[in-house]
Amino acid sequence: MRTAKKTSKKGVPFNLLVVGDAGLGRTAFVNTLCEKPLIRKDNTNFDPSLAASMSPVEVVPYQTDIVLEDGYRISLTVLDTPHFNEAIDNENNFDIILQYLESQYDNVLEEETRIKRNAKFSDERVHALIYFISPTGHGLRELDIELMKRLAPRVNVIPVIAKADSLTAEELKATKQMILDDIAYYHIPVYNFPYDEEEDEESLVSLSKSLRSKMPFAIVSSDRLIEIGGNTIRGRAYPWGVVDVDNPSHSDFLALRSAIFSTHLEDLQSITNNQLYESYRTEKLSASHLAMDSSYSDPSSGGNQQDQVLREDRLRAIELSVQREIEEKRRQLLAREEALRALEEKIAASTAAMANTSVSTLPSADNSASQS
Ligand SMILES: Nc1nc2c(ncn2[C@@H]2O[C@H](COP(=O)(O)OP(=O)(O)OP(=O)(O)O)[C@@H](O)[C@H]2O)c(=O)[nH]1
Repeated sequence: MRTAKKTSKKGVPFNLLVVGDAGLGRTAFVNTLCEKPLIRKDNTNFDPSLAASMSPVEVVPYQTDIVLEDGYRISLTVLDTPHFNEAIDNENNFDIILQYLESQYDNVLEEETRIKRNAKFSDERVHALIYFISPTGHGLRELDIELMKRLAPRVNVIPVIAKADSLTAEELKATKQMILDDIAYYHIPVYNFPYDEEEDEESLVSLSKSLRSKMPFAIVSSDRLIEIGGNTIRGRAYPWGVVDVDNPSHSDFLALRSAIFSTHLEDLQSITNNQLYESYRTEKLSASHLAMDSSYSDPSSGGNQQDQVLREDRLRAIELSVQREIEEKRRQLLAREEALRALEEKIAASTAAMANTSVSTLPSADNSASQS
């Protein structure tokens, strides 16, 4: 749950990746989420006959500031992924997105190993991925399973059902269940609003439970304003009625917005920095140790000399960073010991002072005898 009430003028950085097939409503969702036309369409229509020659997925950043009702400011970067699943072969698409996520981790890792830190370094690790699932009325496609399984170890994946207004209430309920069953069956570690019944505040536990019960979120997006009954709403008008984006009984949009921008923003950041990044870092460091070991034991198999030099440089940098961490911990420990010692001395001094005071104010036996 968010704890910081005040934020700097720059806002809390939050990086959000949106992935889904062309036409599933990523653009509409982002613009509805940000309440402004952050992504503008170029009106190029997808032509299936060109699929084999289509360019692969791109990761395109859009920057904006979001100010919530309580004044909380978020410096938001939305990473859109046009051309996802447009080409026939998607293997490349998975790799491009994965490489993007990992290269942000690499940048942080590199920064951590620098002797002199770069004050202007910008941490661009991605805090959440909104994955758009087609409203087909079925469970997950092979592509959905593959993508989420491959990316979930690197980013908090939040699956959503796109264009949920195209399903009836019963179809939506059944679709949600089928998707949840698939997620469980294929062991896809999606972000599930984690909570600890014993440790966490009751309000957080019940909010997390309620968000979990809505998964995968049914999304309806629209940046159109519609007048109904004297009220202006953001919605989609149909011959049979109007779907109100912000009405919780029409869509889960509002619950999702409040979770990612407010109640679970810090949790998403903390999981990214402390769990996902840390496990990437550990994997990367042990891989480079292994590479070093094998190239030492068999010099003929370890590539050319230049690679060897690079590996050695990297290992030296890693060792330096580990040493720095140990040194920092040692310094903190010493400081704590010093503070403890000072406290003990202070307590001893005041105990002694108290003892002196009580001795000097106690009437002596002689005095009391002479007074009586
Ligand atoms: N019914 C319905 N239509 C939607 C919704 N969101 C977007 N659309 C419509 O779907 C079409 C495609 O929406 P976009 O937001 O452009 O989709 P996109 O995923 O960005 O598509 P590309 O940029 O082509 O990859 C537009 O006509 C939108 O108005 C929704 O929640 N429900």
